[in-house]
Amino acid sequence: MSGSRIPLIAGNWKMNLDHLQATHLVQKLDWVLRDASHAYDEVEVAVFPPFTHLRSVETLIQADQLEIMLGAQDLSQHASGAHTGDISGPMLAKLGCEYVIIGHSERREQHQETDALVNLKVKAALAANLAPVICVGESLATREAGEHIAFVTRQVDEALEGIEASRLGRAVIAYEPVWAIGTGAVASAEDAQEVCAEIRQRVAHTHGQELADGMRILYGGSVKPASIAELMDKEDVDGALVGGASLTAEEFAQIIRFRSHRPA
Ligand SMILES: O=C(CO)COP(=O)(O)O
Repeated sequence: MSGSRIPLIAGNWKMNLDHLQATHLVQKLDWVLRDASHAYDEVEVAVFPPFTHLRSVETLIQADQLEIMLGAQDLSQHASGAHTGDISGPMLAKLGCEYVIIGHSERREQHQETDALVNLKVKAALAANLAPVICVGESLATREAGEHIAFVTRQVDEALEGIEASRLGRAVIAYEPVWAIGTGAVASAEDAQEVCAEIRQRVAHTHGQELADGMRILYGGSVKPASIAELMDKEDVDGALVGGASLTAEEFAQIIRFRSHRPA
């Protein structure tokens, strides 16, 4: 984490909770954070509920003036039309979403999403004024072959292909090694730093140093309260994309409050 970038702690709820549980979780998260006098301008908080809960969570955020940002877990590459079952960027923007996750490894694996599709979705997000949270990350086999840097930087290149730096000011990249997601096997802080630094260098090379210096690069994969402080100590890790641990208010709040529980 560098002083010039505001850390982002983002909770990807994946396909969990019903809409009542979702509103309850957001309320509870706000209570816990308020109790701890959390400064939202020092650490930004975002939640990514399933599509069906976005409206309920957004109403709660509006009504209670919560400083929690809202995002969706995916979007269509199209703005509208005959695409049964899909959800467009303009629909998400209208619901108050600021962010949208693109290219999560679960979508790449379970829905055969390619780098070319990820690129189209990034363009669709930007066209709808949503900040893309672009996920990249290698499999265990790729890491064991020592090819993780080449693999991840190629994913970044393809996601950002043909997009001007001036449009990417709010874009976020999340480094989520596939072998660390949902496995309990969090990457070491050194491994996370290595790849996040390489991603930043790559963005500097393709889109300029200014964009790269301001861009937030998150780590994701089995982040827990016990691992967050060490990760956040690293220069190029600007936050976390949290799955399982974002489903309980107390645990997620502890991750958000990483500054208060640094190991001695
Ligand atoms: O995929 C993730 C966030 O997008 C990480 O999930 P876990 O934190 O459950 O490993």
